[in-house]
Amino acid sequence: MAKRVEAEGVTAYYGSFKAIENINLTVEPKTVTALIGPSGCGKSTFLRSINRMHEVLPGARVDGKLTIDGQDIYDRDVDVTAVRRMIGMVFQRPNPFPTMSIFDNVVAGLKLNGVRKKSVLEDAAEKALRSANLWDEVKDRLGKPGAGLSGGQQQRLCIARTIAVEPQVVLMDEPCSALDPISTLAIEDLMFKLKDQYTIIIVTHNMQQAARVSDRTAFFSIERTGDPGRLIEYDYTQKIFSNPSVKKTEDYITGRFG
Ligand SMILES: Nc1ncnc2c1ncn2[C@@H]1O[C@H](COP(=O)(O)OP(=O)(O)OP(=O)(O)O)[C@@H](O)[C@H]1O
Repeated sequence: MAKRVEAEGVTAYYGSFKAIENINLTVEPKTVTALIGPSGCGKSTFLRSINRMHEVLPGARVDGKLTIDGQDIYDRDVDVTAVRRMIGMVFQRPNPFPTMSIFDNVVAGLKLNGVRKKSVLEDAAEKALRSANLWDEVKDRLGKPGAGLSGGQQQRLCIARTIAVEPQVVLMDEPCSALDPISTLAIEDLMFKLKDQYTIIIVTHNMQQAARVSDRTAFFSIERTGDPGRLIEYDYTQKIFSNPSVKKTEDYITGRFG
């Protein structure tokens, strides 16, 4: 199910403002890739380019090529909804549908895709909740509102909702930034488990987290305010954190700037 993501010369704009320029990077299937870098260097913009969420904003556009297992997702004939189904996204703040039960949150995407059969939905919900390491905590209260869970549980619920539709790539934009350390560790454990099946790309401000969870790390930066973000270095996480090739990467990970 996991797929390779390849960016070739990806440049993204907000109106006339160029937010990222000429990003080239290949993300291997069944790996976790961390995007790190100072605020405003375009990590989220790049992430949102991968599932065509960037272009939702008026005036926003993407140039260059983005392929998923060789399929150009910006091709004219591509169905954008299908792209977003294939590439799931988890956001910074847990955002369960507030009026829906835990069960309905998990199966919301499946229902949108036309799945109606109760037994299919029940099986899918259990599978997704187990994968998200949440089943044991919620199995006796599936009919209760998703909004009644703790922040960490809500984020795992959102992850369950994302993987219930069996995407091939999972994008996570600072998924732990609103969580306490215990919930953060739970999500990190989960990423480790999920990479058996999915290609995961995560934006994080937390260096330790990038070092703990990712196989490869991409370091983005900007020269000065108003300049586009660029990919400075991309390598195995261990290499980036122990012996980066570029001085700027070293300065960032050792806390000298950013
Ligand atoms: N909706 C928007 N409209 C206009 N400019 C935007 C918009 N969103 C982001 N930008 C600009 O694009 C650039 C990249 O922003 P982006 O959020 O991708 O960076 P980031 O590295 O994810 O930052 P952070 O770590 O602070 O979340 C920044 O200069 C930002 O101000």
